Amino acid sequence: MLKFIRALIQPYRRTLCVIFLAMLVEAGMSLAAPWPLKIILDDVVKKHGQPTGISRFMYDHFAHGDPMHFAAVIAILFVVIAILGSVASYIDNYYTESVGQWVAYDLRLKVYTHLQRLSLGYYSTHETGSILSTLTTDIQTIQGFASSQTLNILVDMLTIVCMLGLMFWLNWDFTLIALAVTPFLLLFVSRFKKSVKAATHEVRKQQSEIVSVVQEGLQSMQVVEAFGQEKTEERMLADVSQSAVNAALKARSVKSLLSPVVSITVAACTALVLWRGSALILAGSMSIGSLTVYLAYLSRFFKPVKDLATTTNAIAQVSVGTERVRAILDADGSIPDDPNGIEPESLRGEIEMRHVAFGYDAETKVLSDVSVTIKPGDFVGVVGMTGSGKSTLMSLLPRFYDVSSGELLVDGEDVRKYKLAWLRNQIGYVMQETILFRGTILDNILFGHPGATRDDAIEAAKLANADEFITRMPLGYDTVVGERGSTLSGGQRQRIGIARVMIRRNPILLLDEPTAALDTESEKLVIDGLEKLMRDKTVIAIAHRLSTIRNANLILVLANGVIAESGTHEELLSRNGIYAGLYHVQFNAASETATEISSPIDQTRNIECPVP
Ligand SMILES: Nc1ncnc2c1ncn2[C@@H]1O[C@H](COP(=O)(O)OP(=O)(O)OP(=O)(O)O)[C@@H](O)[C@H]1O
Repeated sequence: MLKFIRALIQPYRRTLCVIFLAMLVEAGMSLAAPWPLKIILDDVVKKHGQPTGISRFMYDHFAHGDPMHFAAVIAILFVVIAILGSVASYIDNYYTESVGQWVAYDLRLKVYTHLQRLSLGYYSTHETGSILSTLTTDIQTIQGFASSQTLNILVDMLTIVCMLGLMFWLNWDFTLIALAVTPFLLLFVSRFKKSVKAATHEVRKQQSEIVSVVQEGLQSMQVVEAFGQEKTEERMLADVSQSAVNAALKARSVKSLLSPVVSITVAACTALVLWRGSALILAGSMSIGSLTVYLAYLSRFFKPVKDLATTTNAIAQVSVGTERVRAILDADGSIPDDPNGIEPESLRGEIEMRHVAFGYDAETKVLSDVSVTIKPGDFVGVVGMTGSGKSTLMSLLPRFYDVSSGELLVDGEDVRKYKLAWLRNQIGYVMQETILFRGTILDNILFGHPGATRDDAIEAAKLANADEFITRMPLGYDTVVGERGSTLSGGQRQRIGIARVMIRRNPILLLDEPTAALDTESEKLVIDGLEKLMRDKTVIAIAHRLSTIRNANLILVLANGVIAESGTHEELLSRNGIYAGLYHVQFNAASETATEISSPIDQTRNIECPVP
């Protein structure tokens, strides 16, 4: 963990040096603080012998042998010590906060960048809520620790060593008695460390569960309300909250024991020192001033020990936070990106699959042996039962996942030979539902090609049949859409989605049933937009409604992980196989529906592939 934190604070080592120096001054001033009192008590008030050492020097040179002058000098010294300590403390706090903030900034970006590189498979097995919680709470915990605690521990150690030296110098056998209890205290602190860490782990786990439940609930509010499941959601939150409270209370019973145990030990030591000290003063072998310094040091000596006890808690929290952050950073699911990957000027759009196999896990293959060649400019339809692997097949092209075996070639080169970002930039993707981001409609269209202009975006929107509804809005292209585009209809979102892809001018286009969720009226407008988008591109379109791919140059029928049939619509019908079966089921169902409701619409529309 320390190695990880050291790497994080490495870029700020200069500032850390300043903080460390400030901390040293602070520690020095805290060591010096009780001495003016001792000098006043022993050398001014009680005139306990003649001042010696540095005290003698000040007495002779600054006070000209006058006790009241000397008292004034010591009073000024007291203020100077306080000012130096305060200035050092200001510098320490000021820079500590800035280092902490920048460390958190770096870490947040590092984790987020890594998350973006991970293959989509990572997100199927990890909860978004837990990731969110790590990006916020865990990083915040590390932020506090990285900047202040690491140095604090160092300075605490240094202060302890210096104090011990001074205490032994004042009265060594007395010091031994007072500190006899320290090893037991340290043992106690370290024994508790393990249980505090385990308890903290559980608390963080439960806290991120809360984020997961709330996040999922808020995102699915419409479904929750539609099914009247508000109570179920509330109960789920109550359950995880209860577990979080239980875990926190369990951690509390461990944590709250530390501080009182240390305080009682300190009180016992102080009592011993008071009792023994009084005896030594009465016997004339110790001055009142020395006892005062002794008492002040004793409380200060145990403060770092006490700090170390509370730091145990902070260390437990930060090590749990670090483990969670590292679990993300060490996740090895990223799609490899060849640093010497090629980035040709343009792409013709030829796609070839050679014995491609793929499975989300090692046991189950979704695709077992797929081979096909798609010529540039071809329109290819992919059909098959639900779960047959159509979307999976498509997701291999932009390398959301890499093939398990076989080869996937684009323009004759293995997709892994291209630079990943470049490859993805060549591919336009229109999905069943377009996800929009919070921002203006213009921002959402430009998301497809951030370098494009407002005019480019308007032109794309016109081609996608989106311009007419956008310009009817009071703020037009500057209208702000809600989270995930919730303020627009499904058809409007799809048309913005098409404009977003249109603006990219990609040679390859992937359509994952973009009209599936639309009514007939919206569908017409979307299809019209899509037809313009598809011109001169290699298009692979998944279709449940077979009418949408009737004109495809090639239709692939996926079944049992292989291409069971392929050909044009007419060829496949005449073969009388799976495709013909699917077509007849849709056609007959549509005829029945059409007879029942006398619908004028395309008879094969709105009837989907049967679910097995
Ligand atoms: N992220 C994932 N992790 C694990 N398994 C997955 C994942 N996505 C899909 N699958 C599984 O892979 C198989 C193929 O899914 P895929 O979505 O490719 O089918 P599809 O033909 O597109 O289905 P549909 O027509 O219903 O959209 C299914 O059995 C599905 O459960």
